[in-house]
Amino acid sequence: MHKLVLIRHGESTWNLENRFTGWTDVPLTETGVAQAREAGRLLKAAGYEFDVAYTSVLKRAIWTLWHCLDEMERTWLPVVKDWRLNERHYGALQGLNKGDMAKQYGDQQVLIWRRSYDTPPPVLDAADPRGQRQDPRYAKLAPEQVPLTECLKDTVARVLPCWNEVLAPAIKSGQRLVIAAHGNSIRALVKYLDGISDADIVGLNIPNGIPLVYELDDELKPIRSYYLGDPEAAAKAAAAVASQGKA
Ligand SMILES: O=C(O)[C@H](O)COP(=O)(O)O
Repeated sequence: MHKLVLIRHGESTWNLENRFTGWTDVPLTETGVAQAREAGRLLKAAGYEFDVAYTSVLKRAIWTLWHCLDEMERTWLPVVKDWRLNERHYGALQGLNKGDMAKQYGDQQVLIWRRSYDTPPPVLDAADPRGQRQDPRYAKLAPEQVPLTECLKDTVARVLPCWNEVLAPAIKSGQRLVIAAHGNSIRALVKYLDGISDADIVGLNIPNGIPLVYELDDELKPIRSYYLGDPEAAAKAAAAVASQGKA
């Protein structure tokens, strides 16, 4: 049996301001740091050990991982950063307030933008300074690999190759992995692992900073999955994420 731990980053400054973030590289708030450290304390208390850690190229996930590993006294572990674990790109919504958008376009439209499987948010103009095509961290990618918007289906299409090429082989070789990532890159992974339908994935929300443990069989099929710590608190935090897009 393998154990895989997924952690959505702690609260970011734009989570606090309720702004669509996507590939915008914003820092953690003090609460976010505290959540990340609490995740590390929970993992340490439960006796978790890791061989390698994976994260995105966005600082809210990188710093979450670092604070978590620091609590575990494991900052020396190898850390691999992979852009394919980034948050879903939020297109022309990046920077805008989720509640304001719901007031303007209605809760249902914002729910479609946030949670539908195959309807992307409005596309960002390639020249828009909110885009990432000039960002040096993506210099090795072809311009069209740096999205101008993404629906969850697009995010699945980049997260899955990362799973198949990097993460799954590492787990199968016996390495114990922790992955610090984002609400929608984790939804993409969970959709695949649990075989969730395109319709049902709309209802899945991932809370900030709470370790999500997957127990996997030899074929990496989930045996069970659960949040560490208080399950009611995790459910409450997931419900709070769901309501961020309401007017
Ligand atoms: O990119 C963002 O705005 C958040 O990290 C995830 O947002 P969501 O819960 O609205 O998809």
